[in-house]
Amino acid sequence: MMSIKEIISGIVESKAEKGGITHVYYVACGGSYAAFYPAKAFLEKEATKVTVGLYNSGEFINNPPVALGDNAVVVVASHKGNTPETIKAAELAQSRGVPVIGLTWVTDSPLVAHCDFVETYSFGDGKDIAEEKTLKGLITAVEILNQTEGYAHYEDFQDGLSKINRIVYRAWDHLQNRAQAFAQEYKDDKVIYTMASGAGYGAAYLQSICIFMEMQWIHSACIHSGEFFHGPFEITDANTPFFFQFSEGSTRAVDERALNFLKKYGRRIEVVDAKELGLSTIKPTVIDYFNHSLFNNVYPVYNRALAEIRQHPLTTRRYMWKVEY
Ligand SMILES: N[C@@H]1[C@@H](O)[C@H](O)[C@@H](COP(=O)(O)O)O[C@@H]1O
Repeated sequence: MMSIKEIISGIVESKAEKGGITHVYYVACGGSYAAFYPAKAFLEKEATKVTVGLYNSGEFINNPPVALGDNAVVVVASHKGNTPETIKAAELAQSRGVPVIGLTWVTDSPLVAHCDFVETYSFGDGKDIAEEKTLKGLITAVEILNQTEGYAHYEDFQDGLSKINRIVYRAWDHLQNRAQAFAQEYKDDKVIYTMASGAGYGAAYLQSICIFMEMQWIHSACIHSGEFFHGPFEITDANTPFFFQFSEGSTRAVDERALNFLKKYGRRIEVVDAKELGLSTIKPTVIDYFNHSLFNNVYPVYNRALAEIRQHPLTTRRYMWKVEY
């Protein structure tokens, strides 16, 4: 199988006479959409010429960008490869001659028929964090930047990749007792908000929509820590629970301001802190982009404990995959 580096160099070469790659679109739904958040954040911050878009697949097919053409690349993700709107998004991109890279776990899925390149990833218990969907998505962004404009921190990024697996599994052990206490404390709550900022925001978004809402039927919304002061903070009181993602890197100060307020006027706050969990061994130049992988992979410690104590298995659904939608 071709590496992502090779896939990107093939695409770069094929577009050399048409002006190269200038637009990258990440397109997916739900957890797969959230997994692309670091890639979007990376190109937004680090690129001077290449532009990036992150789209829900349904929005992409109904309102595709005008620049979806000669200088574009589309990266789609679907775990099972059968989400209809994501399949249609890949089909639309191909119909405009845009190369499509598909990240999926099921390699003979309907999505694969509409991808020029297919990339699988590590998944499930014992997975290699550096090889999973989020980081494979991020690697497409890093390779595109490095092979077009150049990326000064490419080696720092590779160093981060070599460290993230160990950091996650150590954090996993570290959080076991705290997750049990969390489950005990919040098992009867009807609402739990999540909060986050920066390149790892997608992990808190995923926790809100895919775990609390989808898998536990607990009301939730993901509040950006910076936006908190522009509306949401009015609901702060001693009873309302917040699941707080305290990032490490550029936007830690944004989180800290919100957390200080919550500590003063709220009471029920579960803080998951990337600094405490050892993310800082990754270089400051690239640390922002590893927050998602850390948080998203330690939240299952909490989620399993919560599902167990509530006797609501994470696989329970009312509508998903059961009715027409
Ligand atoms: N929690 C996610 C959902 O949000 C998503 O709708 C579904 C399909 O996603 P995919 O297209 O990645 O298979 O998978 C998971 O259950």
